[in-house]
Amino acid sequence: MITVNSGCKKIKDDELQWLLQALAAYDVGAYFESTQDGHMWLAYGELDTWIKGTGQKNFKQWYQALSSLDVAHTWIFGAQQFSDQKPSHGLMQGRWFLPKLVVHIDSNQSLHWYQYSRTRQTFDYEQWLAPFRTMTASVKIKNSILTQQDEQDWRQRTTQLIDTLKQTPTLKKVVFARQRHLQLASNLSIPRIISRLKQQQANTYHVLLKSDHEWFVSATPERLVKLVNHHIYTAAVAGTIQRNQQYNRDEELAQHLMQDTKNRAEHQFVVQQINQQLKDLTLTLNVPDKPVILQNQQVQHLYTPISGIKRPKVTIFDFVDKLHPTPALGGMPTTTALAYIEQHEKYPRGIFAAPVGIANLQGDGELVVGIRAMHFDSQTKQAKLFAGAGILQDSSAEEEWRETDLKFLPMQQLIEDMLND
Ligand SMILES: C=C(O[C@@H]1C=C(C(=O)O)C=C[C@H]1O)C(=O)O
Repeated sequence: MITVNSGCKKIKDDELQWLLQALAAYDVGAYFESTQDGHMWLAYGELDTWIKGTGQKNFKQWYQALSSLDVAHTWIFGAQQFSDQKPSHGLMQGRWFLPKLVVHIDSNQSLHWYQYSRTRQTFDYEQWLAPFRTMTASVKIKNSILTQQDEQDWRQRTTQLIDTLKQTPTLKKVVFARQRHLQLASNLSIPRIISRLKQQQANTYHVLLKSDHEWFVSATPERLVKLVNHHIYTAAVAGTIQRNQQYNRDEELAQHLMQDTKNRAEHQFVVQQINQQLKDLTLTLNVPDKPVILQNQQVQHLYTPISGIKRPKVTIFDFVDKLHPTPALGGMPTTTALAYIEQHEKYPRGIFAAPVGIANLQGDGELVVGIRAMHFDSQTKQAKLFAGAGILQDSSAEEEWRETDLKFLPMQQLIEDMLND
């Protein structure tokens, strides 16, 4: 049995800041913001948790057991691992949790809170928030990046991959990733991360998952799937070029990307596969035949929004099973590309490039792809940044190195700007 207390109010001026301070105080929590529809979700504590490989039921069984309770207004938060081929640890292993408290701020700035418990408890939202209102922002400590480490041999491994693609006509595309490790002198702050993301990345999702000393942060532009009232929304995001606002060259670069055969081919793989895989789960599907440009702070992508009506009884996780990993994150064909990634990427991906987000117990929700992301360990003060690029046989290792450099920027800039806060 799960009981729910709930309430609704107008958000006060500084209330989001207090709510973020509260998030920093909890061992387990989450923040999920979709800037497109103006919704923010905050999750605190865990009433129930699913972690892979802990001898529990599999995820679907866990979700079904919760869903059978049929409690309205109940959301789970979390992420699944990119693939189960490589062992990851801690948060990077993936976890889903039913929080003790959820706060939802909608686009009208109305705040809805939902408190869950297994025993009937009374709950006073204002009383809960009070201690976090008086908390002063953490004392300023001059922070700095002590060391930065990149995978210097990545270009060489990418050249090898390009050779393999040339020699293996059946292998069409592999999304190849690398990491950058930054050692910081002192800690980051969760309220500042979210404030900065809002300032710097106006056009992306803002996601933070917290499990003890581990945080996963993402400013992803990429929706994997959103399900609401029988409608399904997904998108192909693949094909990348830089921006150049300084000299007003964004438009010219976007045109170049639109006309580039390599990028258009890479994009079309993704559209085709999504289209094919959604057939069984949908009644209607609308797939535009040409991409448009999606502009983020640092890069522009080819973007095809795809939408439709789902079949009855299909949940968001059925869509995840079909869609993940799309060729935008894995490659084509998927199994061979995944095996290549497993063998040739230096580190396991964990939840990088994997589904992360929020779902309710009726099967609706929104999951995004955890890219433009970092893992931060507040004990060791190490940040691991992730970036990958789709490699085809006519790719250039040098260009893909530069593309992945650009894809590090959202997290790199977030950190660098926070050092001066
Ligand atoms: C893998 C990443 O990005 C993916 C790869 C892209 C590409 O190769 O053009 C574009 C968007 C994402 O689907 C990343 O940002 O790390």
